[in-house]
Amino acid sequence: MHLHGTSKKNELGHLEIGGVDTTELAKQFGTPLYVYDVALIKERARSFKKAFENMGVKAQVAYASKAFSSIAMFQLAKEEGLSLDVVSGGELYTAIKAGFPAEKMHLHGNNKSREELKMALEHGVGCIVVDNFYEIDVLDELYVDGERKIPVLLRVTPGIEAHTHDYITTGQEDSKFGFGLLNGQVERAIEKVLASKAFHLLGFHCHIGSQIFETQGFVLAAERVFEKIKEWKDRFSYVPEVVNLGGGFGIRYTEEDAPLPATYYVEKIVEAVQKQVKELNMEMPEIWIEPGRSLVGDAGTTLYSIGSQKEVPDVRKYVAVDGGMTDNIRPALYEAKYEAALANRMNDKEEEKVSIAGKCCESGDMLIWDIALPSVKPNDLLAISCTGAYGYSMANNYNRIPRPAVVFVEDGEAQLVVKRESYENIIVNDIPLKSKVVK
Ligand SMILES: Cc1ncc(COP(=O)(O)O)c(C=O)c1O
Ligand SMILES: N[C@@H](CCCC[NH3+])C(=O)O
Repeated sequence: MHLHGTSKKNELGHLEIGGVDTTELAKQFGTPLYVYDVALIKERARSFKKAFENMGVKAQVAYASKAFSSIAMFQLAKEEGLSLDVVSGGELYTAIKAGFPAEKMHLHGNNKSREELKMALEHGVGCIVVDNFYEIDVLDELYVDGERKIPVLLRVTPGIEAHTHDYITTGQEDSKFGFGLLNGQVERAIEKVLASKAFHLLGFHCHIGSQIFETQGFVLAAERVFEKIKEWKDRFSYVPEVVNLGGGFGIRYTEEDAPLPATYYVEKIVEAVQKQVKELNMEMPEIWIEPGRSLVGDAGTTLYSIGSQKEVPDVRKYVAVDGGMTDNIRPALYEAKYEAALANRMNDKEEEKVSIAGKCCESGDMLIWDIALPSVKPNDLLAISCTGAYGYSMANNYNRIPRPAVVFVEDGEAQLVVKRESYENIIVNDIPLKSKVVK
């Protein structure tokens, strides 16, 4: 297993993260347990911010909180001077409760409800990333004359779809998100927004995908958007103050992944925008980005206790852990690959190939296929690395399995930031049948 951030093997042959022995964490907080390396999150956040500073460009680095949101995470994001991309009333509520400044929040979503939009306006969020015509109408209705105009970005789909290891350009913009850049929709949206007294059109947003390793997709997206900005400058006498190029920067899950440093993505994006701006003879807009995975992904490790094993002769050996698709749905959903190690026996030689199964009643509940590990025994502690993004945030209660706890570790100290769910939590919203029905 590749050791990310402060992860290392200590003198006892145990995995240590943030100066804390993971076997101690398992004893204290139980398993499964999400462990976050706070120093690594800070390092990632600072490298994105620094990259913009080095380029002398006004920017906002907005943490895409869908990757992992909790009050503690939002406090950390605030401390690091990040902005925040929230995508639902729930994320917005959590951020407000964490004391995150609303003016640094950007509300996303392809189907924001009237209530969510109202909530965002009441709190004074920094920007609403408008996704469709319906939303323009609802915001127009919600706007109260004389109040601060609603700061908006229009989300555009530039006809670029980026996938894990490659990107393809599509003539057809087949996406549920945003206004089509090439089919006249954005122009209609700009007209509507500029004609209304409700809006302050800050600029445009696009997001081309997730877990992207190349910079060409971002450059191409910037070029596509600026080709249009050139047209709009003449047609609407409008130039954007902000261009948001989204998130999607890839991380290393396994040796198959070759991520680029944050600085590299930022440089290429800024250079592409600067080139366009020069050609258009316009002022440099603020550049906003929205990294999620690349801020928290490799900072997260999940600890599991090993339980049962099953040998299928001449086929494979299944080793089951006390979690699974309930705390990490990514292997089942995307065939995502992970690395793992025995956290309590880091010095032991790899002796067998096993497959790591979850405990759900579902054959697809597998975390890792065919991984080499030392001979595995019940109660060994398995660490799966790089589970910091879209692990806890996509966790669920399938089979009524309680969600794990989350701890932050830094400088030899561990802090519980999300409690483990209890069975009581599991039934908290259940309402028993009335006695008339059950005798
Ligand atoms: C609009 C938007 N911004 C940002 C992100 C964050 O992406 P990632 O976690 O890959 O950086 C996403 C998710 O893909 C997204 O949909
Ligand atoms: N949830 C996905 C990525 C979606 C990103 C949000 N638009 C993942 O785990 O990789």
